[in-house]
Amino acid sequence: MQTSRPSFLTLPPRPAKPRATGLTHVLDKGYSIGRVEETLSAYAEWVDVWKFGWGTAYVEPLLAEKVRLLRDRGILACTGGTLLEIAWSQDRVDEFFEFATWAGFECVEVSRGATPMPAARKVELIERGRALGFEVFAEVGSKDPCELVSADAWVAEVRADLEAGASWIVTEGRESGTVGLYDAQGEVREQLLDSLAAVPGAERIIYEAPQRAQQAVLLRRLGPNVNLGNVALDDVVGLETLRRGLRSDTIGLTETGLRLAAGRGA
Ligand SMILES: C=C(OP(=O)(O)O)C(=O)O
Ligand SMILES: O=S([O-])[O-]
Repeated sequence: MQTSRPSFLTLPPRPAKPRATGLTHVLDKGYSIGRVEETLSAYAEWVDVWKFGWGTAYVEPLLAEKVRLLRDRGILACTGGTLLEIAWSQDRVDEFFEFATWAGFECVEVSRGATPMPAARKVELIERGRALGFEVFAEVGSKDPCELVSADAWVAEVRADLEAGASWIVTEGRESGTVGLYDAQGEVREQLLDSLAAVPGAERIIYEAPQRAQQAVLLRRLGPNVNLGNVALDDVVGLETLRRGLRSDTIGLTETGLRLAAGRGA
């Protein structure tokens, strides 16, 4: 006789998909469709958004198939912000949106961290994406490690992007976790995090956090259902255990977080 799987621990609750909180956003750096299919057949429940990093969508041979696979698994497929920035810099924005429609993307990322795009152009691109029926992920912060945007400027841009119709804000961290919300050592810019977490609409923020220590800091500070982005495919299960307090970095995590010793939990 089959019995149901025993569960015997008291752990922080995790909402089921489709979630409005506790999103896990994966950064695709060029995973083959076979690998994606195999991984998602087991772990799709823990992945909400899938970003084709920077310009990888442009060169992916099986793009439309991969996007369809993600849709079938209940995962939102999103373009990388850099791709639209390059299209904008070459005056090919219409062509970008035609490409995104052709591939079946439901979401586009709009950013200005890789090119000198003025904030007003970014707002126009957010409105444009919305008008075309895309869900817009607006990224805030620069990819340039020398450009330390002030907390006030970040907050102003978050507000403007939400007003323009962005569904989600993505805070810059890149694949490396050494820019944007982080210093060159990967440590969280604490004052910036405090300012962001206090913005009206902060529940719409997805914090790019590619390093485990960064994920742990954000979970301890903001709770198990903070939205985390730029997660590597290999880290999806590990992140789920961090969210539930099943790894030493977050043992004892409650719904409102945990203020452990300030260490990075590395
Ligand atoms: C994640 C990156 O870029 P994008 O936000 O454009 O995907 C990156 O360059 O590390
Ligand atoms: O592309 S990066 O940030 O390593």
